[in-house]
Amino acid sequence: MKNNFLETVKGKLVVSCQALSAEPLHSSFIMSRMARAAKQAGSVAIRCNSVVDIQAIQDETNLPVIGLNKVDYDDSPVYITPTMKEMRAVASTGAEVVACDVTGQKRPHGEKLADIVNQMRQEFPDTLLMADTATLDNVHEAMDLGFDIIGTTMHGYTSDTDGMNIADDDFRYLKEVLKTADRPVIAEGKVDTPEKARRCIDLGCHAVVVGGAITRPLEIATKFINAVNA
Ligand SMILES: CC(=O)N[C@H](C=O)[C@@H](O)[C@H](O)[C@H](O)COP(=O)(O)O
Repeated sequence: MKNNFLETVKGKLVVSCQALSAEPLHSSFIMSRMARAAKQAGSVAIRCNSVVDIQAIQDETNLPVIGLNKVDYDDSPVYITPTMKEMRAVASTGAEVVACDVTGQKRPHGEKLADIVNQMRQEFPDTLLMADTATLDNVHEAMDLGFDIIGTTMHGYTSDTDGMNIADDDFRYLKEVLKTADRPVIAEGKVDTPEKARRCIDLGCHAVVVGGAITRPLEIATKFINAVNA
């Protein structure tokens, strides 16, 4: 099977459709309709969480997906597709890309990322692997391990990067990532306006993922409420 994901998304927007169990839109059906709306608008791929959501979105849209599986474990802060079990489950859906945390933090059960990558290459040789990184060190680790795609997903979401925003100082961090990476970079995380999404592409990102600003109405409504009530 030829995996055309990178060609399909080049220079394009990917919409992330995710709602965790504590969120108001938590439902595979609703996520599939979010994905339908994204497709109608022109999104060429969808990023989505959990096997059931991935399957519902594949059935609804027939678009390629970046799949992940968020799971919390007691012995690790890593939650995006943290172990081989989740990696295998996501890849088994036929997701074109499997995304996982690459933040240098200890994984559940002491699993090693290098072992996970090796195992994935053996079991799913056509599946692309996306590294959800937070720092330039993480970008180097992802490249050393042979990840196919570098994502900025976790920048601003780890103890090292808490409070940071990809758009700070005209995307200074993203520019560093682009200089460092020798493979496709997908900008992701807090890209919350069309202008910022466009800027990511103009700076040289392979693609850009936007989630909450499109598919999380609680987040969107809160911004409006806060502005009006200020
Ligand atoms: C940090 C983390 O867990 N990020 C998750 C990764 O899949 C999602 O919750 C985000 O919505 C996604 O990365 C898109 O980002 P934004 O919603 O900011 O456009």
